[in-house]
Amino acid sequence: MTFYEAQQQLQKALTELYDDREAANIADWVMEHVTGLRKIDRIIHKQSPLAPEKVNLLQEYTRQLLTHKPVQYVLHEAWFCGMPFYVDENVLIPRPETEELVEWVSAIGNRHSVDGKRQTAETLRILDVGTGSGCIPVSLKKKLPQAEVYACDVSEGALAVAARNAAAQETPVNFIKIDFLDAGSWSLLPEVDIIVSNPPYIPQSDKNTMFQNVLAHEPHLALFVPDNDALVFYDAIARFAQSNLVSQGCVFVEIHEELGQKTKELFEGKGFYAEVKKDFQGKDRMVKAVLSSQFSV
Ligand SMILES: C[S@@+](CC[C@H](N)C(=O)[O-])C[C@H]1O[C@@H](n2cnc3c(N)ncnc32)[C@H](O)[C@@H]1O
Repeated sequence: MTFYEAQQQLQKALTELYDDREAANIADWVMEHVTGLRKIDRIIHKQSPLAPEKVNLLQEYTRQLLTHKPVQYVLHEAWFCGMPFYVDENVLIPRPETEELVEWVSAIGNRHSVDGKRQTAETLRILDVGTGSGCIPVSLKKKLPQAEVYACDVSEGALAVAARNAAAQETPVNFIKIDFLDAGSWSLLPEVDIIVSNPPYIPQSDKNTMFQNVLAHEPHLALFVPDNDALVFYDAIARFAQSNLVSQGCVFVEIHEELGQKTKELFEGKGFYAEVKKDFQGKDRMVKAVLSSQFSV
């Protein structure tokens, strides 16, 4: 079988589940993974035969993809902020919206490091709550190399993946295993300048409106809030921030698109000035909060 035939066969099989464009994108990604060649090189070598072991690998990937398993879990690869991250079913697949959260944090982090108003980059401390694959702390450490970065999660499996990604990118991150909803465990966390989080925010009641492949493969611990309380993590983060955020520190959180106003009000009710930011699709997606008494950021 030639490269060209292999790609055509895979793409055709994928149209059972995906529209033509998505099938073509996934087939390209898988073929690049299997052959190690970029699209342009595969086009040049399109009549080259695919080695038998690669044909077998491709068949195995196709079998998994046709169960509706996300391609990122099949290839154990997701791209975030221009870097490849190892992913498996212990962690949420990083989303493009979260890249925007990282951009927002790093813009503030950079400003603080240059304007000398308060913390310098040497001492900037950042904590990521619910780190999953580690995509947020690893990307922030790349963008703000002088920062000290901490990340926590309740899942052993997620922390193992995050540590693997931090090692692969050579970005030292301090990982801490805690249940963040248990205030008694906050003593394990440092005082920080920036708290960032993309916590679980989907109520169980949203289950029937979600894509089946998300429900079947992504960890429910990462998606759903306990007791149907969509704001439970923001409430905990706000309380933690009241005691563990340095003067003029900032909180940045990703939110459910329908809960921008409610999340803002939650922070305001706890003495913060809060602002909602939209994502690239124009949906409410992030909130920044600063203790009102210290508002100058
Ligand atoms: C929505 S995922 C976000 C993962 C990653 N930060 C990202 O943006 O791709 C939420 C993460 O919170 C973790 N988590 C869930 N409950 C938690 C808890 N009680 N304490 C700490 N982490 C928790 C999950 O294991 C999961 O990794």
